[in-house]
Amino acid sequence: MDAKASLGGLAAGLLSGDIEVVDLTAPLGPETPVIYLPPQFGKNTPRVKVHTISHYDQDGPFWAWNWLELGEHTGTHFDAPCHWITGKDNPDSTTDTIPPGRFVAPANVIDRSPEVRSNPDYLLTVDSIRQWESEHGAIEAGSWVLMRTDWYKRNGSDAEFLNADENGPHSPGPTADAISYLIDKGVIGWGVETVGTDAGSAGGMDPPFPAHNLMHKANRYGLASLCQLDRLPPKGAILIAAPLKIVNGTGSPVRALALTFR
Ligand SMILES: O=C(O)C(=O)c1ccccc1S
Ligand SMILES: [Mn+2]
Repeated sequence: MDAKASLGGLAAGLLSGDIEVVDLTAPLGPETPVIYLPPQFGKNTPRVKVHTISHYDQDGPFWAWNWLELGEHTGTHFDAPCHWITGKDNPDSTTDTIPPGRFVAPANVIDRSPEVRSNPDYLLTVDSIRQWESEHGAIEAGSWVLMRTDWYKRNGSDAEFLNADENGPHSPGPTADAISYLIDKGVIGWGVETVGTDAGSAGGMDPPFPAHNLMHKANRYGLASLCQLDRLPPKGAILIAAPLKIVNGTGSPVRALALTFR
């Protein structure tokens, strides 16, 4: 089918409702959980603050508007390659220079929610990805790989979402080898439902934080705090995730959406 016919089919499917638009985005506001790094690692990102300019009042009789204090890496957000030191010298590595064609792509959804339910420190391995491919088909170059964990159901509570104790955060993610495998497959990026693209134990991996270190070194992207991956098929959905065009931006909150079939 040529591109014009494909777009016509997409338009028809959207109008008929046969193609569903799924919101993969968490609510963004002062209650949004943000990552907490141990003080020895460095500074932390502030929480969202909303400041009223006017609300149909003496400061603006007919209009309402606010200004925000908002970290780039807050809520459902996009990680650009320059976010990590290993990616900083890549071409087109900032939110304002990444080619727009990278923001719309097929999505592979690997469901490990049963494993995560019984082990919050679950790590996705190369063998597990290969097993998934044997069931659902090969991961194509130019596609996203999203790890379904149902972790988004925790994001009404900081404590539950960050899930940290005296030993640090306990949340799922990929092994370094799994990220290397996906890079070699040519993926656009790696997306998760947890607060960051790495597992809670990633600080002790080799290299530390491999989903950041290796994926951004390879000039690929990350998506964190995604929601409702449980509404997507293993293959067949199209992900739309465009960061704000922040000049020299290292990332940005996004309204992540998926086009899928009923
Ligand atoms: O990119 C993020 O939001 C994230 O997860 C992160 C940010 C800064 C430092 C470490 C991490 S692990
Ligand atoms: Mn981030």
